[in-house]
Amino acid sequence: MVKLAPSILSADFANLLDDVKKVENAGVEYLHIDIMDGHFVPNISFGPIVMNALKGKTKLVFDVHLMIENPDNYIEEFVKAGADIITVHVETCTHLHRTIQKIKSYGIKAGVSLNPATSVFTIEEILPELDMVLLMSVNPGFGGQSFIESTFEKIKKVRTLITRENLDIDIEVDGGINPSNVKMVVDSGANVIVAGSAIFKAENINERVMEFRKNVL
Ligand SMILES: O=C(CO)[C@H](O)[C@H](O)COP(=O)(O)O
Ligand SMILES: [Fe+2]
Repeated sequence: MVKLAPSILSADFANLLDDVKKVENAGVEYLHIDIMDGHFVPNISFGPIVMNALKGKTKLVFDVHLMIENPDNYIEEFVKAGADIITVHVETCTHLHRTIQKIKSYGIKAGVSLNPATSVFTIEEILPELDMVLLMSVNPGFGGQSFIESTFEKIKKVRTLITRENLDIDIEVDGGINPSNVKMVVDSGANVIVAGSAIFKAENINERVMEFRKNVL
């Protein structure tokens, strides 16, 4: 079963709850929450205050993508703000094993994300500890960028590693996904699909979500 994770980065922040309700009513599973610090990525998004505002108002799983330096310092705050899954970037963690244990100590799921230029072998040793691997299919920092084609091969590599070790780990792919390329992303081995602009910038959000579903089910 493929899960859809609309990224609120492309939502209408003046009417954020309305947009969240639209994707929830359209039947998506996750709400992808992009946290950017202006250091690890060249953009600043928002912090836990926005998550707190949504907490309790939706049943969607809060899938938090931390694009921040020193993520350990903020994990507890994002847990309190309602995070169900926290994903950190391998490029930001000197002691990745410790960071993953810290996330899991709160009883939530832990993921690791890789930039397009980061090798899948950087996570080979930590793989058995993970609930999710998030492969970036754009350079992180902005919504609305084009999908980097080499990601297809990378998804296959991660799926091979997971299968070889007989693990049960989600593969989430993030950046530039739309109804035209989603089937290839899923066929390559992904089972959680992030889409920001393709969903929230659509004229009819419900129809766009159905279009995604039609192409991957
Ligand atoms: O992490 C991200 C960017 O760093 C976003 O989740 C991603 O860009 C989604 O937006 P879009 O679907 O418009 O590419
Ligand atoms: Fe993201």
